[in-house]
Amino acid sequence: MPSKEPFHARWSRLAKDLSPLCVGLDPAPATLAAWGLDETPDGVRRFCLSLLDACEGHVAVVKPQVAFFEAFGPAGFEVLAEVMEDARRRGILVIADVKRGDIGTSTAAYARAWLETSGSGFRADAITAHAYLGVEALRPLFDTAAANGGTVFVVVRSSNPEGAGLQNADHSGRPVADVVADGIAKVNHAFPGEVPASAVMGATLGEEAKRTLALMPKALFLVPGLGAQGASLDDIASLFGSAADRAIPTASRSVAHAGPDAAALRSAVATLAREARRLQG
Ligand SMILES: O=c1ccn([C@@H]2O[C@H](COP(=O)(O)O)[C@@H](O)[C@H]2O)c(=O)[nH]1
Repeated sequence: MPSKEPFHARWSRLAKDLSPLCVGLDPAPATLAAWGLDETPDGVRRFCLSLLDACEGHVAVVKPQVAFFEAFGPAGFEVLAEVMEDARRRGILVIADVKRGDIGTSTAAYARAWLETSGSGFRADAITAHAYLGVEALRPLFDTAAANGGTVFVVVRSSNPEGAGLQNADHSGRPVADVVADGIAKVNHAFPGEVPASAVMGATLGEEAKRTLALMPKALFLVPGLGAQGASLDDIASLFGSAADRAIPTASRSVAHAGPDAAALRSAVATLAREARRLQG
């Protein structure tokens, strides 16, 4: 059963004791093939359990990309539940990268499915979400996160080049991304001592992202784009500045490339985890 201690407190402790690094579990067809695994639910299971072996004792958190499990239908979701349970048993936090978001009534069902720690759902420690229907439409996710020691990483500025056009679009003289960031800050302001609303901020972003970051004084930042998308830990340190201790750098393909040899994989995870510790100051 996941702990109800707030996610930010659990992650901060693990980030200091081990590393802030998040390893992405992305069992993409090309990666499974490179590992000599079948493109089946069992191939996905083997891939993820090998990565978890490599991560244990080195990283704070893993991030299964739900799309690669969902691709197999119900059997994929069974593997996802098993992998999440295995991570929990090893003391590794789980961010389910599921990017949900809808009107409030539907969002409430997503909250039950992903963030409630009792019940029949997936019981993630944290999830990702989209705010295109409005930050306030995500309210059931924030409330459920707060009640269950979770957090919701809302996409504010993504790491992919296609995101900037929409995220920089003008909204009453300000970029849409900054309006979403304001919404996140407002949610957190109403929860003293807790951080139910967090942000996805890509590692690949330019200077304009610094202003957006400054709008979210309490939020944690999930930071994809490290490695395969071209960003480095130096880029993250310089982009986040004094907020680097709230950055959760996440890498998927660049870590998986070190496998499937168990020793090589564990060594790659250990090295990146050690390097990422400097973000903690
Ligand atoms: O802005 C975003 C949001 C999410 N992602 C996801 O993160 C990983 C990145 O994988 P890499 O192999 O380390 O590039 C993947 O699951 C994406 O769907 C993102 O890249 N950017």
